[in-house]
Amino acid sequence: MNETVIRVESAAAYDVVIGTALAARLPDLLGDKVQRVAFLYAAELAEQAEPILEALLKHYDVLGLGLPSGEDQKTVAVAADCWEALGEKGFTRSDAVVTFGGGATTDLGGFVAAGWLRGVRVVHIPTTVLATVDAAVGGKTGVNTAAGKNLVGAFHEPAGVLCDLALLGTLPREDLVAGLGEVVKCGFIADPEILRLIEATDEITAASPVLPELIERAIRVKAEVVAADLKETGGSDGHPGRETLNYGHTLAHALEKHSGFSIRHGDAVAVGCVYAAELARLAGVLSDEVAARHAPAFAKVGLPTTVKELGLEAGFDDLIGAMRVDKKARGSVLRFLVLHDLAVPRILTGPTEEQLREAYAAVSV
Ligand SMILES: NC(=O)c1ccc[n+]([C@@H]2O[C@H](COP(=O)([O-])OP(=O)(O)OC[C@H]3O[C@@H](n4cnc5c(N)ncnc54)[C@H](O)[C@@H]3O)[C@@H](O)[C@H]2O)c1
Ligand SMILES: O=C(O)C(=O)C[C@@H](O)[C@H](O)[C@H](O)COP(=O)(O)O
Ligand SMILES: [Zn+2]
Repeated sequence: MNETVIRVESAAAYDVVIGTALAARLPDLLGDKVQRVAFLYAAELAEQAEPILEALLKHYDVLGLGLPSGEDQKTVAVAADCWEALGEKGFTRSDAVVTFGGGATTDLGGFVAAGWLRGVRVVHIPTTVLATVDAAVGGKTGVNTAAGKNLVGAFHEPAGVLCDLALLGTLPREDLVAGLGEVVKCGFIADPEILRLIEATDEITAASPVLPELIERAIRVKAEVVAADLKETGGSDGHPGRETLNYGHTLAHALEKHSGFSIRHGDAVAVGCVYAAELARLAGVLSDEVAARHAPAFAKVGLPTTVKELGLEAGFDDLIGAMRVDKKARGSVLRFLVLHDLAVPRILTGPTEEQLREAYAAVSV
């Protein structure tokens, strides 16, 4: 496969390189000042990480740190252990972090890089669809706390992202499908061609010819949005800026917290988007037709569209507290990313409790 490079045109512009067997590209992205590299990888992916480790060892003094699985690594305690390890090795500002894993690893590793000496270079090597199209790009890093998802973190852009699509070959089906949740989200918020491609494809696997195009389209959506509004301070002409990428996440993060962070993020996002569409319909800002397109689009790729399908027992009252600590909220006022049409994202400020409950009834069956 040829290499595709998507440039993220933020202040510190960087490349997202998509292809296969990309390990040799690491020194280009890390730059020529780096001497030591902390290689933070999901421990269960030690075998897949081997070629990257070998490539790093050719050029750098490498500190390998295997991390706990999935959301278990997104804690302040795991970040603190990494910082202690960097301290023991005397990591300086000319050293760097390389992450290898899913979105949990790029979030944790990015946070470690953001915190160490107030920021050292980081290159992400995403190994899930979700991390490839979303988590590795854009510089949001962070960990969870008892009160909710990603409540501690920092904006810290990578020096580059290497997306080796061959790595997706070992991804369990459930994780591949979960990653498509963020891809379908991109279809609704910005690129309806994604929806058309999905509606025209029967089953998407790691080998599907349509997958690279879907991945590339979703990365382009993310790259464009974060380049325009890196720190989520807002867009212009009514466009919500980076908050657009948070479509479906107000309910999704509350569901994840309620599950003890045991459900897949992409699955929760699918249900969250169906909820946001119903809320927008009830608020009178979205047509019945576009709202009704949501559940079938997510279901088409095998995603859940109701709380029951997520395997959760959760009433509205179990979730509203966590929704209130959503980063889009201001004081006691909830703000939702909604659509006014396909690819027309807007903020809905202060929906009524009746609307919030009624929309929840539609997804809690
Ligand atoms: N920073 C952002 O902008 C952003 C965007 C979206 C999501 N996220 C975060 O990303 C996380 C979800 O990421 P995820 O869906 O990638 O989950 P994940 O990182 O938890 O990975 C899912 C599972 O797949 C395993 N795995 C990863 N790659 C594999 C491979 N190639 N083969 C076999 N197994 C593999 C992992 O070890 C893990 O057990 C959430 O914490 C979410 O909040 C962040
Ligand atoms: O990059 C963003 O901005 C997003 O909102 C992308 C989301 O898919 C992602 O899950 C992000 O981590 C959520 O951010 P948060 O600020 O709500 O924690
Ligand atoms: Zn997300």
